[in-house]
Amino acid sequence: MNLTANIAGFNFDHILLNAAGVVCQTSDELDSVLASDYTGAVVTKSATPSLRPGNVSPRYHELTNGLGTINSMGLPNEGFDYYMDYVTQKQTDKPIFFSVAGLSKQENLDMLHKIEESEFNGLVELNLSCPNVPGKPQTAYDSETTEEILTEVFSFFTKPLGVKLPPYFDIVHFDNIANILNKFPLAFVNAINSIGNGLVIDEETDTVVIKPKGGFGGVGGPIVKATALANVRALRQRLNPSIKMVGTGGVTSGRDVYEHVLCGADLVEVGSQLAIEGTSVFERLEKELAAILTEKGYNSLDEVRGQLKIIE
Ligand SMILES: O=C1NC(=O)NC(C(=O)O)N1
Repeated sequence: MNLTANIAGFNFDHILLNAAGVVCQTSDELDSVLASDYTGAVVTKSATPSLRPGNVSPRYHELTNGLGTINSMGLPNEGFDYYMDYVTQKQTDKPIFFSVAGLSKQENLDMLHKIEESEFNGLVELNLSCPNVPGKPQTAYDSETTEEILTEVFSFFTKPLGVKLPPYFDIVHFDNIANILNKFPLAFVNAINSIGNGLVIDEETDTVVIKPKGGFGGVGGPIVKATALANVRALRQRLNPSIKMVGTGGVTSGRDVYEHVLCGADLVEVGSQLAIEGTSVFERLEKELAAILTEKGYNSLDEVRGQLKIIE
């Protein structure tokens, strides 16, 4: 059975990997994702130029009803050089995604110049969608800024690069962002990041469950699946076929993976469920996915990808 994918000439023997931010801040965590027999790659925690402690705690919470998570981590990471060392020294035959999230256009350009001039030979994920840095917007909600950044990036950057997008909720917004992204030789687009600035209340104490930003944080998990699938589907329908799709959001079962592929995903990332279940989640998800393909008489994900049916 063919459960593989290809982006920018990189072969992925499995389509599952972590979502940036989950089990990927330290080299041990990154190693644990790579070590799984059921991951095709790993993505680093989004790097900022310098080490960052992130927001005050409590900053992460799993909803007691199992419907998802809320976080306001605030881009805690070991700093750009730590991840540059990891990705350039790591011996692995699995592709590595190097995620970067500068707090300004210049920070992003500086990090990307360093990657361009480095020995790194993986893929880069430019995170334009972190909702949790107080005072900072989710960049990809600003069309002009997004186009400006990508224009400057592609004036010098030649390695495979994709963008991590926030969820959009309006058909015209899907049209707008796709029109912008289609102007650039992107290797992939990753949809979605968490749904920004949700609010979860503790029913015992009538208090928010996370401290930063008065309790506002990015929402993930099952509760965001419908939005995640819509964004993967809408972008797949609009983006040039040369731009591959990474589907993220709401994956807790093989069926969820299957639905992301139906909507057009080439790779599928696991965030909240990986945080909750640990790296054994990848084996469970791939086996559940394989069982669905067998049940439906498919032998390859190529027969499924993008084949979502509509009601005529
Ligand atoms: O892009 C991000 N998305 C999130 O949901 N959280 C993290 C963070 O806060 O670091 N970053």
